[in-house]
Amino acid sequence: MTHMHVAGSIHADVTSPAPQWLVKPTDVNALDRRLWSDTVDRGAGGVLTIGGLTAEQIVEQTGSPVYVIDELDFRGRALSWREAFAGWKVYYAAKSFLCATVARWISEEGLNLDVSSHGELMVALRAGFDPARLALHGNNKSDEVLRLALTSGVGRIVVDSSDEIGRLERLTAELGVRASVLIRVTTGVEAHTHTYIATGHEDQKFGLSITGGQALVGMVRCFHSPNIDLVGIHSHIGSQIFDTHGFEVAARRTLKLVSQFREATGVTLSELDLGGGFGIAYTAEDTPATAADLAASLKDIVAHECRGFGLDVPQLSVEPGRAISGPAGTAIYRVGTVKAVEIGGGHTRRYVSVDGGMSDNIRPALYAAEYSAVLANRASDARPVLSRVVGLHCEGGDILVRDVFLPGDIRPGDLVAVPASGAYSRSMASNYNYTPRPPVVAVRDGTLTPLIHRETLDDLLALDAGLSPRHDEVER
Ligand SMILES: Cc1ncc(COP(=O)(O)O)c(C=O)c1O
Ligand SMILES: N[C@@H](CCCC[NH3+])C(=O)O
Repeated sequence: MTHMHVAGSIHADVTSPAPQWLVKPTDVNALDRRLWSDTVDRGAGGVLTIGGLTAEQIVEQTGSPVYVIDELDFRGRALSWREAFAGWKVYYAAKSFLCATVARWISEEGLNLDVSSHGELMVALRAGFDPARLALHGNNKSDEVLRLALTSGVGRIVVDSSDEIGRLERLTAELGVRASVLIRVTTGVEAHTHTYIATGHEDQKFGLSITGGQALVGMVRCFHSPNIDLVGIHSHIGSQIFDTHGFEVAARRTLKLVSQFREATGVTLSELDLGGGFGIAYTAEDTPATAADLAASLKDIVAHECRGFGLDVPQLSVEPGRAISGPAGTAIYRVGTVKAVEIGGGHTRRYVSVDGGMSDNIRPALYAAEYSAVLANRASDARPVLSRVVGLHCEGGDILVRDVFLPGDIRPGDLVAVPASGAYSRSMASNYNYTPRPPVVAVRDGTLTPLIHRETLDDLLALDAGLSPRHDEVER
């Protein structure tokens, strides 16, 4: 275990080594356009603005921390995916970030929606999203969620196991309805991403294995089931992927399966869903492709593989989540403390503590995800100092931005903004340390619209049965 010594002064020369990829900026106030949503800029006095509102104006209305969605950016990305993938079905992956307003934006921009839990399905239905344009995912769907999907007319159910096929056979018979189904398969693809977010390889919980034979068995079973319409197969190889090679292998293996199914049954399946996982830029190190480039590559890949198997190109779909919601979101935090810490070898590291942390963004702790940040409430003339932005939780790993150059004069009361925060941060938030989860707001043309309210301490205390007993609760 390493011991850290707190240096006496926050002005101590901070010399901790920067990782190789992180270049010391010549202008610490500069915004790397690739990381920020479209309307982000620096206004008078260098204040960061989003959607025509300054960071201070936003925080005055919402408090901090707050997640800010740039509505025009979000809608623009959704539309660019729909247009780039014209002829395909584009499902926005709700798990990356969902609320009723976002479901309506997605609907208005003409995309479909992928939901993967009872809660996400409820939000979509309550928001008035057309059920026929919904896909339901999940490796352990309850009878309750399957019933809701079957009775509300959800367009497709992506089946994940043979148990689920049995459950669907029972429920469709019981309810007197039919189920339109895709089978999720594992393709054996080793996606080049963090192990926890790779899902195509064999040893994980999702889908039915192609190489193990379960996929074909499940497909044939669905085919013979009286109330199940098997329309296609689904593969999702993982997340935050930059290289199309994994999709190429997945397309080849899934289309081979389609041709084997054709041999077994004489029927050609009409749909292939290649899932999501398209990477975004969290830091200057990340170089994502545009939706248009991805669409062109994936179209070529599928056409080539179809030719190889003598298949017509099926109806194709993709499920981008992060690529739409991620870059549209910015997290804003208030700085509480700044300290320089001796880290050995004559180095010190500057720790900037803010009023959020791993409870609102678990990704750095969970996947060692890298982020970036800037001082948001003013510009600074001070020199760039390598800093670590950390949260307020009781964990050494409560890091939000591991390495970033921030102005040397950053101080308590300043605001820090973290770009590319729209996906899998607020949606994966927890109440660790009894911390209420931050609100989410949309900004557009100088107007702020609440999307998700700030959770309050009262909300949390109301769940504590020792403080707020519920009269209908059964005593055990
Ligand atoms: C089945 C499925 N589709 C789509 C997605 C969306 O992934 P991303 O947000 O990385 O595009 C996920 C999450 O990884 C997923 O599990
Ligand atoms: N939640 C993950 C990705 C997995 C998404 C669900 N399949 C992330 O933040 O990158």
